[in-house]
Amino acid sequence: MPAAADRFTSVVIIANPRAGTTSPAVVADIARRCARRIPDVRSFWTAGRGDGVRLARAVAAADGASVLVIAAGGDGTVREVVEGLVQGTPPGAAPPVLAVVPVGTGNSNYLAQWGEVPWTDALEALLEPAADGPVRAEIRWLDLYRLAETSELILLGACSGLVAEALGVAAGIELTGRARYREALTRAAARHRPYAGRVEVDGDVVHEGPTILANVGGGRYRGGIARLLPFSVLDDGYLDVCVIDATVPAEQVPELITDGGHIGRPGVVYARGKRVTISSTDHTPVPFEHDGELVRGDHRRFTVEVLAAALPVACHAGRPVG
Ligand SMILES: Nc1ncnc2c1ncn2[C@@H]1O[C@H](COP(=O)(O)OP(=O)(O)OP(=O)(O)O)[C@@H](O)[C@H]1O
Repeated sequence: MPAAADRFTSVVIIANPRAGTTSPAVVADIARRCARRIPDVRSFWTAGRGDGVRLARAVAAADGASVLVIAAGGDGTVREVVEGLVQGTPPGAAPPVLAVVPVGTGNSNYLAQWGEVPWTDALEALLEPAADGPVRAEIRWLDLYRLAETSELILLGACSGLVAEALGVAAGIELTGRARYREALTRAAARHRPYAGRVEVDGDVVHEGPTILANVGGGRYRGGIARLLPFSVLDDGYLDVCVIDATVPAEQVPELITDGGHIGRPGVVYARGKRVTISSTDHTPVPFEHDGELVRGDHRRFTVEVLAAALPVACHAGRPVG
């Protein structure tokens, strides 16, 4: 891969001051590392929810593919920046390259792109590739997904049932980070009632009956811990989907999905396709989230479509991105 200075004329850092583990010192460190190779570095702090979309849209529209955009935050920040980059890129033009610095809480996007590599090593590998460096970077065109009913962009994935219910429970839990997500899943599982559901992949019904959850995406990790889609690859042009039906005891699901033990069990379906529909069969609304945000409204049907190779993203070279 060429050095970043040969590819980019500027760097824009979009940082969320509320993300779980960020600080002004971290953002100054990112800017300093970039400025050694690319002198034109601009940093912006998001002022509130949605501001990442606005900032990224403006950068994509003004600078196009010549700018490296660094999202410094957690998965919420990354989702906003991605949305803005896609919105701001004119049809037919190449979007800016995205790099993620994981200073949020779950950081599932960064985990998918780089695994456990420290972000400082990842950034150095991107800025100044060295044949003998500890890691190598490459730009991969990652798939994105769209929720047809609302036109919203999906980045990491979406889930009906238990995972969506856990988001509602999480608001009342004092813990932080991954521990909070784990506790929320456990509490939601204890009170869970399966819904009457159907899942179709490219028009074929792969599941119908009492349903605990149907997760589609997307990233292998959700909330930094749950590995619902352990085989998912983010640049293969396909959606993976995993359905857990009500023959699996709900209270076992949090542990099963944390270590991947649900795969291959009776009552679990794993499939792959380009268009996945998750619906209820008794006309009751389905609880549903994507990227950790609950979808409001009484929806009975959700259709997720793949947008293949939609965004260039800096990733760890030589390993599947997922
Ligand atoms: N200035 C701000 N004040 C308050 N909230 C903000 C501000 N800027 C961004 N946000 C919001 O903060 C939310 C949380 O950010 P983010 O998801 O990046 O961090 P996190 O929750 O710590 O990490 P993760 O999602 O990886 O667990 C986002 O939904 C974003 O819209």
